[in-house]
Amino acid sequence: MTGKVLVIKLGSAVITNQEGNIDTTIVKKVAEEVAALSRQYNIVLVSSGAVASGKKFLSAYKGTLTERKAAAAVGNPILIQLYHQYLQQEGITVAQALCERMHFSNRKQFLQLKETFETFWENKIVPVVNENDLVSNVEIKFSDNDELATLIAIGFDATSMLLCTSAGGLLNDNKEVISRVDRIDGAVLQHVNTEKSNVGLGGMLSKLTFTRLATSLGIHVAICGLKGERPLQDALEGKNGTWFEPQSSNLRARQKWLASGSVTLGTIHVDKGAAKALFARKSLLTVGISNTEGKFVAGEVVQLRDETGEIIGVAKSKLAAGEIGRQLTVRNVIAAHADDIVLF
Ligand SMILES: N[C@@H](CCC(=O)OP(=O)(O)O)C(=O)O
Repeated sequence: MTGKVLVIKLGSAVITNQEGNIDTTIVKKVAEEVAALSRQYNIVLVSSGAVASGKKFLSAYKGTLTERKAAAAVGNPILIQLYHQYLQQEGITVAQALCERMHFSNRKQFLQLKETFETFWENKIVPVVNENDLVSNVEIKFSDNDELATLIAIGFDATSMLLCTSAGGLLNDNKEVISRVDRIDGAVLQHVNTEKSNVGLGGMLSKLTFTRLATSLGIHVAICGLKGERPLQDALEGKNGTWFEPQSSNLRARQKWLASGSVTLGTIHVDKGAAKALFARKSLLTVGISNTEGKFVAGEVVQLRDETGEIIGVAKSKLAAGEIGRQLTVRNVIAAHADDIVLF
């Protein structure tokens, strides 16, 4: 085992059939490929499909937030039971990991998650991850499982991330899969179909947003379908879906974890002088902060935006949002230490 990490994310639409039930032929195929790939990689399977699996148990389901939570709570055990059944046939045990945002934004909790996953891999156990939909509310939830998969890929320093979707890849205007993208820029974003499947949360825009973040941190990403004999292995070889070239990145693991904060909810806006100082590797002082957005606590990772609103980096804030507000009018203190800042 090389210790290389592979994150495979399965969207709701790609693993459900027309009736909205989990398609067991897909689960079986994924199980066979995961077994083959686990000889080369430490695998994390991020699977949506809990809401799709559970909603038929709620009478008059309309998809309200609370109904989705209830459906997810019913659906998650159904989903994990299927993964258990089909992966066990391949000699692989599964573990369920229901995650929340704080497991990533809090360094201590994240390191515990990492250690537990390492224990799984040492024991040939594949973690099947989903959001803990039951308790996550609007403020603390992941935007979707594309985000959750990306946070795992960045935090675990994955080599590759496969985002499996019913669209089969990024499509051009003729609805053909674009086979390779070297860099996600405005021209690429033009191809984005903003429609979402009626069972999932994410969509192509979300996939591209998180793909851009992952590739900028050196992770290879493929957006792919699950058609053919060995779709996951083909995607890893650039023969299925859209291959997104990783950019070169020399950030260390901790800095990558910090960088994953660019998808957190809190933001600090800095003025021109502070932006200049940050690029000269200086700490962020409260005097250089124009304002903050969102609630964040001391020790949480936040986005840094310049005067034009562009994200220039991320930082682990030494102060809570409210404290920064108070300090702005009182005295000049360090809001984030230079070692806790990653600039893009
Ligand atoms: N946690 C939800 C999935 C939400 C989600 O991100 O769905 P999708 O866009 O299909 O990956 C569930 O299991 O149904």
